[in-house]
Formats: sequence, C-alpha cells, structure tokens
Amino acid sequence: MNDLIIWLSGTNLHDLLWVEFKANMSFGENKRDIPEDGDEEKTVVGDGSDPMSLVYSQQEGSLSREGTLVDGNGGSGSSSLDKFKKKRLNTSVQQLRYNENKISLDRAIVEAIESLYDISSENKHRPIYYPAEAEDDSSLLLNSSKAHIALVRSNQNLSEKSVDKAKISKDIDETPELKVLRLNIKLGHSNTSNGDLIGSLDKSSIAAILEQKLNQQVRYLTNLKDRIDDTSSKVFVTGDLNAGKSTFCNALLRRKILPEDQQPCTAVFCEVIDANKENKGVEEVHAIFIDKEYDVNDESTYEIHELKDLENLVYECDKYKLIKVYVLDGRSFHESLLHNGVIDIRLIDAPGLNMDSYQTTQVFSRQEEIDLVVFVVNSENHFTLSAKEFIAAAAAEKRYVFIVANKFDNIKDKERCSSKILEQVKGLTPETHKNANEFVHFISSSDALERNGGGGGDDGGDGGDDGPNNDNDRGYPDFDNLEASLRKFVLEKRAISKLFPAKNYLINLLSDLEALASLNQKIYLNEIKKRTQDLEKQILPKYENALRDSSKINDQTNALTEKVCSDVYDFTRNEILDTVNNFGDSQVLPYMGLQYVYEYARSTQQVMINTIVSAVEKSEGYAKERTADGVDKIIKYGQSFLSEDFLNDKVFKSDLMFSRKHDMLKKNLSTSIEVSDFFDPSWESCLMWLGVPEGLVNSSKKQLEEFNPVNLLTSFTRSTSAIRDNIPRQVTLHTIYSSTKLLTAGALIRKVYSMSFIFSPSTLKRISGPLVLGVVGFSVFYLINDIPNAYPRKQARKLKKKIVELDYVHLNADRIAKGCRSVLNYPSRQVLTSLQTSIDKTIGVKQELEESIKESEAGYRYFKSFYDRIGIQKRTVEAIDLESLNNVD
Ligand SMILES: Nc1nc2c(ncn2[C@@H]2O[C@H](COP(=O)(O)OP(=O)(O)OP(=O)(O)O)[C@@H](O)[C@H]2O)c(=O)[nH]1
Repeated sequence: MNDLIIWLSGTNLHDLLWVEFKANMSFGENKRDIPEDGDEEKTVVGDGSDPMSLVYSQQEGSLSREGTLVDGNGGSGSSSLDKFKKKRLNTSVQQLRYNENKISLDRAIVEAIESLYDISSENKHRPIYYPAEAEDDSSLLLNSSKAHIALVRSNQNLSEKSVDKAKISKDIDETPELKVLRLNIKLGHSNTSNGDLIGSLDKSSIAAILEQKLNQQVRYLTNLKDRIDDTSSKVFVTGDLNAGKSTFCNALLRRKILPEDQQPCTAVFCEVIDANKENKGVEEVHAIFIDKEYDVNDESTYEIHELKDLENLVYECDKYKLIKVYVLDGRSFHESLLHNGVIDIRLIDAPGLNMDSYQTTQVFSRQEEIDLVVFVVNSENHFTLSAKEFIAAAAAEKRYVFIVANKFDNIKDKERCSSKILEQVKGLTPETHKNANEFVHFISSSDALERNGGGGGDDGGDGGDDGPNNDNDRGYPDFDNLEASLRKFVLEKRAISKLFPAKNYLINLLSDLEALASLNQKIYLNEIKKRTQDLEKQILPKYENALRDSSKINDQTNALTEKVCSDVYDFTRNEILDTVNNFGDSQVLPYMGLQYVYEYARSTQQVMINTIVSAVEKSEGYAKERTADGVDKIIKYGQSFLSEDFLNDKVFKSDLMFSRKHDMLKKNLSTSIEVSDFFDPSWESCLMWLGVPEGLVNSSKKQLEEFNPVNLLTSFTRSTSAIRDNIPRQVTLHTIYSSTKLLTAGALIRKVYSMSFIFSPSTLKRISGPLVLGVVGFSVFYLINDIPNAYPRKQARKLKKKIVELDYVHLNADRIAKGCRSVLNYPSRQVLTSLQTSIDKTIGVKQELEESIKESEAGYRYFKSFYDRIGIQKRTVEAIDLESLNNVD
C-alpha cells in the first residue's frame, strides 16, 4: 500500500514543499517503492499507517518535521531517520523538484513554440530584419552535401566570426550574434565577397530562409519536449572509428554483446535495452528496416534475430536504420547501469565518426535527442577534426560530455598523454574539464571487459537481481570509478543531463528572439525617424513648392497670354482704323479723265480694300512676332521650374499661324458703284476748288470736324471694351452733323431770300435766267471736276460704314488675338501638365512614405510587446533552478 504521499502545493514547488507521511517511515527495496515516473506529482514512497508531516525548505535544501530540520546540522528530527532513509527521502524530494522543473520547462517550451508561431506570422506579414551570416563552403568541417543540419558552434567560434553589420542596417551600431537562430547561408566558393552576396539578398529572401529556420526550431522544441517528457534516459556512445566504442559498451554490460573488430564495423546504431523491462525478459535483436517506423507489436517493421547475429547485422546500414538489442543484466541495481532500479536507461552504440559523411551527419543529428553523450577517443590518436567539432557541438547543448580516453593500456607515457588530452578537452568543453574527475576517464575497455569477467562471450545474464553474476571479478578501479560517475550522473544528476539541454536551449532561443526583437525595434524606430524626416524635410516641402510653383506659373502664363492677346487686339484695331481714317483726304490713284471714270472708281475701291487687307496682314505679322516671343518666355518659365529639357525637342513655327483662320470678311468689303458715289459737293471742296487758300478752308473745316463721321470713328475710345458702347453715339452725332449741314444750307437760302428785296422783280426776271444758268453751269462744272476727289471721299465713307456694319475691326482683332491665345495655350498647358505630373508623383511618394511609416510603427509596436513577452519567458526559464537539485545530497 502507499504509505508516504508527497504532494505539491499547486503545480509548482515554490518555497515550500509539504511532505505528508501517512504511515510509518519504512522504505522498501522493491523498485515499485521508488518514484520512477517523472510526470507524477504525487509520489508513493513506502508502506505504513501513521501519517506525519515533514516540511521541505527549498532554500535550505533539507527536510524538517513540522518546521524542524531533518537533514540540517543538528536538527532534532534527524535522530528518527537513519542515513539510508534520509537518502531515500531526499531522492524523493529530488524527484519532486525534478518534476516541478520538468513541468516548468514543458510550459516554457509550449510558450516558446507559441512565440515562434507568432513571430513567424509577423514575418509573413512584415518580413523581419535578420542578421544573416554567409558561410563559405571552406568553413564547413563536414563537406557532405547532406550536412545541412544546423551545426551548433562553440561559443569561441561564434565570437570569432564577424557579422556583416552593414547588411542589417547601417544605422544600427550593434548587430546581435545569434546562437540558435543564426542563419548560415551557404554560398559556395565565389570571388564575390560574402557581404556583397548577402547584401544582394533582399529582405523577403532572408525572411523566407528565416521562416524555414523558425519551423525547424518548432520541430526541435517539440522533440525537446518529448525528450524531457520521456522518463527513460539515453546514453549515446560515440567517437572516432575503431576507438573501442563497442568494447566500451560491452565492458559496461560485462558481456561481449556488441561486435568488436579491428576493422570499422558498426555502421548501424545499436540501442541496448534492458530485456526485463521492455521485452518480457527475452534476449533478442530487433533490426528495424530503414523505411519503417518501429512498432514492437508489428513485426513487419523489424526482423527478429539472435544476439549472435549482431556480428553481421551491424554492417547492414543500407537495410536497417536501428538495431534494438534486448539484453538481460543479472547484476544488482547498484552495480548495473541498465538494470539500475531507478530509471530506464538505454545505451546507444553509434557508428564511428568519419566512417562516411552520411553516418557522421547521422551521428551529429542524433546527439540532439540524447541526454548524455559518452565520447570514446583512442588515447593513441587523440581528437580528430570531426571529434572536436562533435564535442564542441554536444557541449554547447548539454554542458557536459563524458569523455573516455580508451586504449590507455597501449600508452607508454600515460601522464603526458592524459595531460595532452585534458588540455584539448579544456579548449573544447571547459565545463567538462572543470569536472574532469567526474567526466574524463582514461581506461582500457578491453582490460575492463577482461578483468570484470565479460570476456566470456554473449552468454547472457542469469536474470538475478542480487549481486554480481561472475565470481571471477578481478576488479578494475579506473573503470569502476568511471562506471560510478556515469551511474551518478545519469541517475542522480538527471536534471542536468536531461533538463539542462532543454533549459540551455530555451535560454539561447529566447535570447535570440529577444535580440531579434530588440534589433527590429531599433531598426523600426530608425526607419520611423528617417522616414518622418524624409517626409517633413523633403517630400512635404517639395509638395508645397510644386503646388506654389504650379499656381505661380499658372498666373504668369495667364498674364502673359492675356497681355499678348490684348496687345495684338489693340494693334489690329488701331491699324485698321488708322488705315480707314486716312482714306478720303486725297486720291489714291491718278484720275485719267471722265471717260475712265468707272475704271477709276473700281480701282480706287480695290486699292482701298487692299490697303485695309494689308493692315490686317500687318497685324497678323505683329501677332506672330508677339506669339513667338510669348512661347519663348513660357518655355523659359517651364525650364526654370521643371528642367532644362522642357520642350527642348519642340520648335515653334510662327509662319504657320493664321494659315487656316485667315480674314474671311475682306471679300464683303467691296460695294457696288453708284452714280451718286461720284458726287460729293461740299463747301470746303468747292472753296478749295475755287482757289481759296487751304488754311482758310481748314479753319472752317476745323469747325466742322467734330461733326465729321470720320472723326467720329477715330474718336472711338481706345479701349476695346468700349467700342460697342460708342457705336450708337456715332450714329447720333452723324445724324446731328447731317442736320446741321441742312440747317447751314437753309440759313444760306434764307440769306439769299432776305437780300432779294434789293432786286426788283424785273431785275430778277432779267438776271434770273442767266443766273440760274450760270449757277447750274458752275455747279455742273464743279461737280464734274470734283469727281476725282469726291469719289474717294464718298468711297471712304461707304467703306467706313461697311466696316461698322460687318464689325470688321472687332472680328479681325478678335480672330488674331484668339489665334495667339490658342498657340500660347499649348506651352502653358504643357508646363502645367508637367508640374501636375510632378505633383502627382510627389503625392504618390508622400502617400507611400506615410504608409511605410504606419507599417514601421506597427512593426515597432509588435516587437516592443514581443520583446517584453520574451523577456518574461526568459526570466521564468532562468529561474528554473537545476543546479540546487544536485546539492541535495
Ligand atoms: N588495446 C586495446 N584494444 C582495444 C581497446 N578497446 C578496444 N580495443 C580493440 O580495438 C578494436 C576496435 O574495437 P571496437 O570496439 O570494435 O571499436 P569501435 O569504436 O566500436 O569500432 P567501430 O564501431 O567500427 O568504429 C578491437 O580489436 C578491440 O579489441 C582497449 O582499451 N585496448
């Protein structure tokens, strides 16, 4: 029955462990009394009926009954427990603490896996920055193509390697050196420097490699968890070829079970297991096929052989991946390693390193699932390169490596040899060297086997539980010492051999994750700073300048276009009006006589129209010049705001202007010639024709000028916008002018009439006939002679009237100005479009930058919280105290 129940307060063993005795304190030898399963929180220790309580103080590492020390110096309760019982009790306490540590590590592994999944999904969303290090082929000690496993380097090696900081970020001063998450990117032989090649790998390529690495870590952690959950312990015996590994295993078993040969023979892993525990006490060999998963109940997964067949089986590495050797060990618990009565121990005889690269790789990878590594080195040869690499890798993970310098019997200068080997061990695994008494042994396995009675072949044990099975045991103290250390380490310091690798690995992994989180935080922070600076100091000012430039150039080109167009409009208008105003004062053609009067009229009209058309053409020429000048100026504006190349490839041909939109109205200017066109009697022309001095005529003409319709036309306001307003006024003045002339003529008639009283009717009768004739004759003569002057005057007035009717001045000025505008609009639009394109580009860059700042901020926030989380996890793992477990004696 279960007598002693040791239970934990909660799931963790914190400061106190309550140990409750339900019965008397007797401890049996039966192995069922001894706690075996590390998973159990409640451990049954012995039989009895009277319960009592003991208190365990973790800080003091001892037990007391109801607060009184049991295992202390002079505690009063110690008298009730003899030494043996105390030892057993403390073993139980160790087991409890082992369980507590195991549970804590289990939980930490689960949390670490969650963190790996978390960072992996972050990596998929936002590739994380990662310090990747290129590794040249030449730096790989294993040159196999299959040697792809992540080799754990010694710390020494790690510190020697320089990391290319520039590839992470030039702004980050310190690039962390990662231990387990380090990426060794294999680049092969190349003339290009590794740094350059790494630099050529983009962020997403490194992120993809990291993804694989993270998945690898999850798998590894899962294995690690299985390993600490596994209640058995595996002792892995490896070493160089022919170092005597099989002989050493046989010496431990006290039987020649595994084949020994001077030629390399072990090519398949051989796992030696206590047949009593796992094979119903039957000694046999299960050779597991290379492509099958071992299932002891499924014989298709393995072949059953006798022990003696091992000789041949160990060579067949192409057929078998593992050979399970079930043996019986008849020795007592305190002697046997396999049959120790505490935990299941398996002994694994591995192929020699350097047998071939595949086997070497296998040995390297399997050591990861092993609790204790025993490395057998041939004392005559010392350590090979592979051996050094293996020991460094194993020590980095497990802290201690058991080193057996075998074939010591062949060494003459034993002292020199041992100090040389110890020196090498010091360089490879300082922790092991510090405890060399426990972990480094100089022996002869063949002698041990011989002296301890194992030379008799594989005749098997007798299955007895008590005492040695051979009476001829002549003893071999060095080997006994080794065996005792091995037993002690495996049985009593299991926390170190089994849990330490998990704790060590977790701390390394969490440190790497912490370093990555810290690096990424820094990089994201730098990114935010730099991008915000870029945004504020470059992009935003550029954007605002572009907006300002665009509005400025828009104003400038608009003003220039308006100026050119209004100048051209005014020029055209003045040119036509001036031309028209000059008509009528004189003949435009020589008068050839009355018989050519019609030709004279036709030609005069044509000359006048041509002169108007020439004025329009002159205006077009002026417009071309002004437009060319305007185009030039706009291009120069554009070049000053954009680039020298702006519209450099375009040539403006001003000659082509108005080639399509020319003066369509000119054909409407000609009028029909009427008889009245030839007569235009007026006092001024008559007086001048009579020979009155021109000055006198002019003074009288001056008085009339303000009523002259020509002057009315020239008195138009120069402002183009007022033209239309003036037109009704001209008409009114013209009307007034005409009526004034009529009034003047009426006054003259009245004068003649008032003077008629001095003439008597007879006188009048007498002179009236000749007078009338004279007046008529004079008038006819005057009118005929005045034709060359009268016609141009009349024609000028008719043309002026026509021009007003056709709105000829405005329409032509407007046509020419519009022509200029449409030409000038082209470069103006080009400038604005180019500026807009540049604004759009800047807006794009601005938005991109703002987006990337947001992303960096999200990345920063993620890594900040990830860093905190990992920090808590790391501190929890660090607090798991594996060392003090071994202090409980
Ligand atoms: N003198 C001497 N010979 C030994 C010792 N241990 C092993 N041998 C001999 O060394 C040879 C190789 O021994 P094994 O045990 O087969 O060596 P191994 O390391 O298992 O060989 P592989 O598994 O093939 O790599 C055998 O002939 C052994 O008898 C020793 O301590 N002293």
